[in-house]
Amino acid sequence: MKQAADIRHVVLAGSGVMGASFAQIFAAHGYSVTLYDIAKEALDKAASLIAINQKAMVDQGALTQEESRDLVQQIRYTTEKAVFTRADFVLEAIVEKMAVKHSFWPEVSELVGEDVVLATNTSGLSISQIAQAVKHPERFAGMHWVNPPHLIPLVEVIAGEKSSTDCLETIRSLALRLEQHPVMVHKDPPGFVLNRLQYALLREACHIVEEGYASLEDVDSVMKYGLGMRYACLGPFETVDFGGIDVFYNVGSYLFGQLCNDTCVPRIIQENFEAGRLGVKSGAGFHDYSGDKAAKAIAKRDAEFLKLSQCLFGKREDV
Ligand SMILES: NC(=O)c1ccc[n+]([C@@H]2O[C@H](COP(=O)([O-])OP(=O)(O)OC[C@H]3O[C@@H](n4cnc5c(N)ncnc54)[C@H](O)[C@@H]3O)[C@@H](O)[C@H]2O)c1
Ligand SMILES: O=C(O)[C@@H](O)[C@@H](O)[C@H](O)[C@@H](O)CO
Repeated sequence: MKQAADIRHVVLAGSGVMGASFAQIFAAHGYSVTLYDIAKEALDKAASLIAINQKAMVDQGALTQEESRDLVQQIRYTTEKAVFTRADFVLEAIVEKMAVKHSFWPEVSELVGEDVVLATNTSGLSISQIAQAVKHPERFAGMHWVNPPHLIPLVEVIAGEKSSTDCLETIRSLALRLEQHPVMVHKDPPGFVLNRLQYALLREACHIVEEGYASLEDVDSVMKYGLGMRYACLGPFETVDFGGIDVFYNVGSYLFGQLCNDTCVPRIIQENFEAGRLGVKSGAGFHDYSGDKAAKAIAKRDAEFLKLSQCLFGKREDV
């Protein structure tokens, strides 16, 4: 099975929000990169998203104009599946539907070399279940990044029931070569670790707004100026240690039973979804992204993430 040191040409399947970002990360670290998608227009959209991201990085001084130009020139785009025959590693970031992933993997895992490690960026679908469609499933695992991956370094390396230790080590080692922070997830429950934590919090955030306890904007502020700031430096267990386990025990004794325990998608998310308000990608979501607001919002987010990343983790020489 290929090790991280053997990987040169990476094929990224799915040129959407995540694929476009992955292309920049791998290219910035010297890999030959091909973005594959079924839709030519998706590839074109990825190229313009990459341009926005790269302009933000140059404006922030993270890259020179020349470095950015060289990086962008390393990224190729194709709708041809033959590209998989030349892959040393495949990272899939196609649409989050099990049926689509099950239709994608049989052909691709047949096209690639038998020693090529294969990874999926699924947000929370069962790795073991996706692996049922993969030839040689021992070389398949989860490699779950956080959006935007060119700025947020966490990567979950998730073991499916058949993932071999060599496969997991190749993915972990590759994440380190890409200056990411891999964490090993030993089983593949829905949502793994990051999304179980993120969605537990999102459920409560929606509940707070739906019950009228606080506005959507102020709930966002509670995270940005309170919990988010603290969690940028301390994890939940470190936080409890600093606050006092006795204090958290006493608060928990009356609060845990009061938290939202709904099992359906929160109403305010469902309403936006059904109205086609998908967020930045559609020009509107919980906030307005019409006109040039989307590009401005991405640039503002990237600038803030970059400053925070440089402050917390030191200057990143490249993305
Ligand atoms: N967006 C996020 O915040 C985020 C973060 C982490 C993980 N993920 C996961 O990454 C994956 C992609 O998410 P995204 O936000 O980039 O989605 P997206 O909708 O932006 O992009 C998906 C891309 O896949 C392409 N595609 C669909 N079916 C395909 C197929 N059969 N073959 C090749 N390409 C195909 C689409 O044309 C589209 O360009 C999902 O599994 C998602 O859960 C998303
Ligand atoms: O938040 C992220 O970037 C990831 O955890 C994603 O996996 C996200 O949570 C998904 O729900 C898609 O946005």
